[in-house]
Formats: sequence, C-alpha cells, structure tokens
Amino acid sequence: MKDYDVLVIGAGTAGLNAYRQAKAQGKTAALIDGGPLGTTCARVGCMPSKLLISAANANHAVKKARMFGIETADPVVNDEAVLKRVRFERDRFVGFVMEGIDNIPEEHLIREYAEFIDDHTVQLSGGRKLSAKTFVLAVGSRPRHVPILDGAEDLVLSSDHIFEIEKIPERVAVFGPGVIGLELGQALSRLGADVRLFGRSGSIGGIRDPEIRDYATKAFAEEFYTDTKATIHSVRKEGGKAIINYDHKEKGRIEESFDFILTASGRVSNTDRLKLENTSIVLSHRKVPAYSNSTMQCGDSHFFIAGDANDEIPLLHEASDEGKIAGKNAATFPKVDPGHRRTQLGIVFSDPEIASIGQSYESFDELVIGRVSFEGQGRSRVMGKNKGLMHLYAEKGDRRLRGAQIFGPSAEHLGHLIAWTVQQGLTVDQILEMPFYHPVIEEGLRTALQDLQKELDQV
Ligand SMILES: Cc1cc2nc3c(=O)[nH]c(=O)nc-3n(C[C@H](O)[C@H](O)[C@H](O)COP(=O)(O)OP(=O)(O)OC[C@H]3O[C@@H](n4cnc5c(N)ncnc54)[C@H](O)[C@@H]3O)c2cc1C
Ligand SMILES: NC(=O)c1ccc[n+]([C@@H]2O[C@H](COP(=O)([O-])OP(=O)(O)OC[C@H]3O[C@@H](n4cnc5c(N)ncnc54)[C@H](O)[C@@H]3O)[C@@H](O)[C@H]2O)c1
Repeated sequence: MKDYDVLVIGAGTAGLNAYRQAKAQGKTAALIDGGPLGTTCARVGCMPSKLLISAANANHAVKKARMFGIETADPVVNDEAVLKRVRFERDRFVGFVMEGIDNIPEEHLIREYAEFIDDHTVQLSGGRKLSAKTFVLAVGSRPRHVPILDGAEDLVLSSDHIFEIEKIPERVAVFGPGVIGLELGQALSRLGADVRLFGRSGSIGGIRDPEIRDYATKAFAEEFYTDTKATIHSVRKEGGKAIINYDHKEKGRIEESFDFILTASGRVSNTDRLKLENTSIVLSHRKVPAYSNSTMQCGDSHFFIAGDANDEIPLLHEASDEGKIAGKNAATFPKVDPGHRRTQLGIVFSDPEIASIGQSYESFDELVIGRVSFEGQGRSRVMGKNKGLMHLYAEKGDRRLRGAQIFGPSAEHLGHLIAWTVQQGLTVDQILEMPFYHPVIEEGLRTALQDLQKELDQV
C-alpha cells in the first residue's frame, strides 16, 4: 500500500496544475516543495521583470518625447520608488498565487525537499519517507553557474536576487544576451545604469534567423555596449566592486569596475538534485529525463515531467499546460493520453520586442521567406517605433504559414496573431482575406504576407 496515488514534486506553476488535475481525477495526491512558495513566474520571473521593464520604458518614453517636439526637463529616476513599486506589485501577484496554495490542505503540501531512494519512494529533507504509485517531476530550473564569475564573489546576482536591490546600479555587467539578460539589461540601462552586455556564442534573445539576429544585435549595441562574442580574461572583486578584464570592441583589452554582475547565462533543470540514479528513469542527451512531450510520460514508466524541469520550452504557459497533462496522466496511469499542445510562441519583452512563432528558421527543408522592414512602415513611423524586421516562413510547395521571427514594434501582439493563424493551419492566401485596418502595425504583417505570397507564386 502506497502513501499516495500521485506525488507531485515542486509546487510551481507546473506542479500546482499537476496536483489539481490529479485531485480532479479523484486520486490521493500531495505536493512536495522545500523552497519558497509563490512560483518562479510571480516571485522572481515573468512578473517582477515586466514591472521593472515598464518603469524603464516610462523613463525612456519621457526622454524620447523630444522627437515629437515635446520639451520636458530630464526625467529623474527615483530608485527607491521604482523598486518599491516593482516589489509591491510583485507581492500582489504572489499573493494571488498564495491564495490558491492556501486552499490546499496542510497535509497535502509538504514543505521539504525530496530525493528518490527507489522507483516508488522519496526521502524528504526532514528524513521522512513517502511512497506513491506515480510521480510528477515539476522541480523547475535554476540559473546556470558561470565559473569565471566566482572571482566576483557576492557581487554576482541572478534574476533570483536582482529584484531585491536597493538602488539602480551606476554600472552593471550582464553575462548572457539571452532572454533574461536582454530584458533586464535593457531595463537597467533605461533606468540609468551604464550596462555592458557580454555573450559567448553570438546569439541574442534566442533569435534563430541570422538576418534578424544581426539586425537586432546592431540595434541593441546602439543603445548600450553589447558584445555577443566577448572575450573575458578575468573577473575579481576589489574595493567592493566587480573588476572585469576583457577585450573591448573598440578600446582593446581593458579593465572596468562594476557595482555588480547580473548572471543570465541560461538555466539548468533541478532534476539533477532528485537522485534519479536511484530510479529506473532514463536520461536524455541533455541529462534530463527522456519523455514524450504529448503525454509528459518518461518512457513507459510511472514518472511524468512538466515545466522547466524538462528543459524544453521553459515558458509559463507551457509549464501550465504540461502540468495539467502530466497530472492527469499520472492519475490515470497506466492509461495515458496525449494532451493538447499549442503552436510555439516565445516573446522577449525588450524594445523592440522579439517574437518567435511556430517552426523556426533552421527547421525547414526548403524555406520560403516573406519579409517586411518596420523602418518605413506607416504606423510604426508615426509612433517613432520604426525599427525592426519581420520574416514569415513557409515551406516550398505548401502555402500554409508555418512560422515567423519578429524583431519590431508590437511583436507581442503580432506574434499572437501569427501563432493563431499557424495553429489554424491557414494559408497565406486565406490570411490575406482577413481585415487589415489603416493605419496599423498589422499592415506590416500584410506587407510580409504579400511578399510571401509573391515568393510562393514564383517557386
Ligand atoms: C527572470 C525570468 C523572467 C521570466 N519571464 C517569463 C515571461 O515573461 N513569460 C514566460 O512565459 N516565462 C517567463 N519565465 C519563465 C517562467 O517563469 C518559467 O517557465 C515557469 O515559472 C516555470 O514553472 P515551473 O513550475 O516549471 O517551475 P517553478 O515555478 O520554478 O517551480 C518549481 C518548484 O520546485 C521546487 N523544487 C525544486 N527542487 C525540489 C525538490 N528536490 N523537492 C521539492 N521541491 C523542489 C522549487 O522550490 C519550486 O517551487 C521567466 C523566468 C525568469 C527566471
Ligand atoms: N519573456 C519571456 O518569456 C522570458 C523572460 C525571461 C526568461 N524566460 C525563460 O527563461 C529561460 C532562461 O533565460 P536565460 O536568458 O537565462 O537563458 P537563454 O538561454 O535565453 O540565454 C542565455 C544566453 O547566455 C549566453 N551564455 C551562456 N554562457 C555564457 C557565458 N559564460 N558568458 C556569457 N554569456 C553566456 C548564451 O549564449 C545565451 O545567449 C529562457 O530560455 C526563457 O524560456 C522567458
């Protein structure tokens, strides 16, 4: 006799959804979580980052007002007020999550960490053992450790800590021009920090389309120092500052000091802390459990995995969907059903925004591209947001819109429109039959669709 039908490890977005689905199936279930409750998204992820970005963009908008002939005094960033609002609103969002968590009976929410001792038993950090028929692994991820930064000791902050700072730094180095580095690096820059953004592989914001990646790299570099292939010689702490010795793109090898370093060099799954070697789970080449992304089942086992823990699409809406699928299948195991998966949609809340939709650039056999530049696009120019490119993707011999990459104004909204049409399987011709108002940014989408239509007619 097992203690529970389903044990869910991790009470983040994926785990909470999994637990609720298992309960909805009439099973006995419990959640185990030894860390702070409230979810990564609300506590230290999606919400506080967007709050900081909004403050930064408000400051930027005032500075930019001059381009419309509006004269203002230089805006003053009140660090304390900015950070107070970020934390106040963040706590409000966490509060809503906690209301849901508070409804979980105390005996079903175990506030400890878990490790496996065999296929059906976990040991809790307090020493207790619990068994279950099935498990959902929803342990999330943590910031990747970057060894070269160890020299700066406590001056290295990740997104887990950045929202607790007392003042906007005068100078900050950001390691990792990915999603977090771009969003937070640009926000700090727009709040007055002198930012250096360092990358390693040449990538930026997860952009896969080379033409758009190069355009975006140049655009960000015009706003703050950006080197996506930086050479860092050393990092140390001295006199309360982080000292970085690096090859500056124009000045050659230099040494600069920073108030702190923001590390944003990717995230790693917490499954490596579960002692999975004591189970029959098979790991993939990425060193996380191999699983099916339609059922979330690990092989044909009684283990299911959801959210950032599986290291596939570490986004909030995916964690939520995956949690639901995993929780339901863990409850009905050995009967498992494929769950509904959506067209892929990723948005980076930089300015301009980045959106990646559906099939990515490199996944096509014979790619056909429809293009538009926002530089001359009517409404974008009217608003002074005429920067960026959008590429729409189709496969030669097939007129369906299959994917897109955007770096431009309102990419979060265009990205949704495109994702919805991709998921509906609409052809370029069908999409062009839809209404387009004037003058709107969506007219840029129409231009790209017309270009794609022309390209498809020619091949
Ligand atoms: C700065 C930042 C900004 C982001 N912005 C966005 C955004 O704008 N949009 C978006 O879609 N996504 C965003 N994300 C990603 C999004 O936050 C994550 O994809 C999502 O929160 C993952 O949810 P999860 O349930 O998998 O993990 P989590 O919410 O992290 O939950 C995992 C839980 O497992 C617990 N745990 C770990 N190990 C154990 C163990 N051994 N035993 C018991 N419990 C354990 C942890 O304490 C934690 O509570 C952002 C992430 C970050 C860091
Ligand atoms: N808007 C959003 O939806 C949003 C926002 C923030 C985070 N997230 C999620 O969080 C995940 C993690 O974000 P992230 O930005 O940490 O990871 P990421 O994978 O997006 O980017 C990491 C970047 O760091 C670089 N890098 C790796 N090692 C480095 C080193 N030693 N020095 C300098 N650069 C290095 C990589 O080349 C890459 O450009 C994202 O994949 C995303 O799914 C989403």
